[in-house]
Amino acid sequence: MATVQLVKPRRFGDARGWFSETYSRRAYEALGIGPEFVQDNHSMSAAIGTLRGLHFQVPPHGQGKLVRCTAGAIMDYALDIRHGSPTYGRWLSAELTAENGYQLWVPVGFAHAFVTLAPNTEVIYKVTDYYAPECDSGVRWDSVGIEWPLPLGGPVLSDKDRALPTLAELESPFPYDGEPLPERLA
Ligand SMILES: Cc1cn([C@H]2C[C@H](O)[C@@H](COP(=O)(O)OP(=O)(O)O[C@H]3O[C@H](C)C(=O)[C@H](O)[C@H]3O)O2)c(=O)[nH]c1=O
Repeated sequence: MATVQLVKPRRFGDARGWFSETYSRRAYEALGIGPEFVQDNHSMSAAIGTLRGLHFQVPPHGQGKLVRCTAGAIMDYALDIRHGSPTYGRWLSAELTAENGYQLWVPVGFAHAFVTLAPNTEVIYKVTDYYAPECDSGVRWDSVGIEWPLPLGGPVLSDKDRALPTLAELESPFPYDGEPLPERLA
């Protein structure tokens, strides 16, 4: 069973600053997150309004993603694309910032995207399968009804993302696992 989760790791502050465990297999496995992560990713986006996504890898290399922001801030999104899901096409979002240290768990069966809310924003995320370019896929950012927090000039997009198919054109390869998307993140 997979569902989108917001994790708020504890920070232990003292006069020097703070310490936080940003991942622990036993703690996260108990939450149903992972359990097996095989690759860490790190991206930097210079401009506010950089929008990366909505991406996913199709089977057999679907990826669960544990996402956090280590510099700047993002609005992070998980879109339900499991065919037969009663919440198909619905999404949940969370503001992940270097300041709050929050993490979003995006299971297989969900498309992932973020838009940056600050310059020079860095995002680090663990994934449960390796990069498989032949399985790289996605849906276009403006085809899902998300009201993105964008600057007046609109998003900064890659050519690849600009050319993604719409959600309506997607024939989802992901089966529904019986767990609808919650109304909101806990
Ligand atoms: C994802 C990935 C990319 N690359 C190479 C391929 C390209 O030469 C370059 C940039 O790739 P891309 O434009 O796909 O990067 P993003 O637009 O940041 O895509 C990612 O951002 C969204 C938010 C996601 O959820 C995915 O993890 C991922 O699709 O890195 C790799 O070598 N390994 C990888 O795992």
